[in-house]
Amino acid sequence: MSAPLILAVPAKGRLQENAEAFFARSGLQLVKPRGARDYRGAVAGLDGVEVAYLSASEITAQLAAGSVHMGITGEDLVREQIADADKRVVLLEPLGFGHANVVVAVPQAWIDVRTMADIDDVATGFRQHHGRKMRVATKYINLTREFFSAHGVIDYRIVESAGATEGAPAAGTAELIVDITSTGSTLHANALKIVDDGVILRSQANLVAARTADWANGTRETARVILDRIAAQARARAFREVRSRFPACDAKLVDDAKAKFGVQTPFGGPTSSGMLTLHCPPGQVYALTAFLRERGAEAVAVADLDYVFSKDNPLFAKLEAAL
Ligand SMILES: Nc1ncnc2c1ncn2[C@@H]1O[C@H](COP(=O)(O)OP(=O)(O)OP(=O)(O)O)[C@@H](O)[C@H]1O
Ligand SMILES: O=P(O)(O)OC[C@H]1O[C@H](OP(=O)(O)OP(=O)(O)O)[C@H](O)[C@@H]1O
Ligand SMILES: [Mg+2]
Repeated sequence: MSAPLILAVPAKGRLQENAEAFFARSGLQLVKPRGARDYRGAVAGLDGVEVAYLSASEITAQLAAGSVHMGITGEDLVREQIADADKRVVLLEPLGFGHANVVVAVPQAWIDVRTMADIDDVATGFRQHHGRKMRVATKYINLTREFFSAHGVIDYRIVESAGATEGAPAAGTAELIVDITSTGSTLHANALKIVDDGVILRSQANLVAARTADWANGTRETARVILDRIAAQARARAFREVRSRFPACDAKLVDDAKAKFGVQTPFGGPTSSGMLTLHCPPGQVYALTAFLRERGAEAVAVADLDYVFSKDNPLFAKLEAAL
């Protein structure tokens, strides 16, 4: 009997748009057969996949429980919500969006407080003066405990915050906070500053697989197909295709280009007539074309790549190694 592979995709919030765009770029068009408010979907042209639209934190919980096979979520949520995360899930690939840092922030008015060691001093002094513990507002309870303990800070208490955490110090419900930030504008608007060594985690959206999901009945094979497309797209995005043909193009020149520009030769070469196809990191393309022309190339064509399929499937290999 074959069971569907369940793919969890953020249905709202910061990761939603980018997640859908990411699958579309990988040639995986997500469709909602019963309309926009439907929280179950499919992938066009690919049988055996059920798309579950959930919030990022629900995706994280279901990955931990093994009730979905793969999903997109923030690393911050994985590290916060899943004890012993690496035993339960595999982070297959960072996706280059949803970048945000989990940070320790204090009021800007605390001018002498710049480091976690300073926070430790404040904590001790606070307890002596006020007869109670300094309060830290956060929803990242586990990350905060680990980080504070690693810095030897013990005189504090966590005030669990469900939202608008940055407002807690001004509201008088906590002395400092731990929260996620990307542009920093919310911290700034609330007159808070990050302490110098107070970055707990640099997070971004990841493609994550559940080690404890049921990987029998064809789901593994379906994952292989999905990951093959994602890997082909990732590889395509990392390179531009550069083509030329000129008599002076030889193996020595190709070796030089590899050393100078980090190019790859997907089809080997050059041929006996000097025909060469290179895959070049985007930032090096112009320098490479100058290099080729200096050595005799009359024309150099550069094109974007949609997919580069290769014999190996590095993402699937990573998944298999963890199952
Ligand atoms: N300011 C931000 N910039 C970039 N990514 C962010 C930002 N805030 C959150 N994220 C990422 O998106 C994830 C989900 O955050 P989002 O705000 O969408 O939902 P939430 O705050 O967890 O839940 P809710 O929708 O209930 O507020 C975060 O865990 C983090 O990985
Ligand atoms: O550094 P910035 O760019 O200012 O972003 C930081 C803010 O973004 C997130 O909140 P969000 O807007 O997602 O609202 P929420 O608190 O309801 O999740 C996060 O909780 C911060 O409050
Ligand atoms: Mg949010």
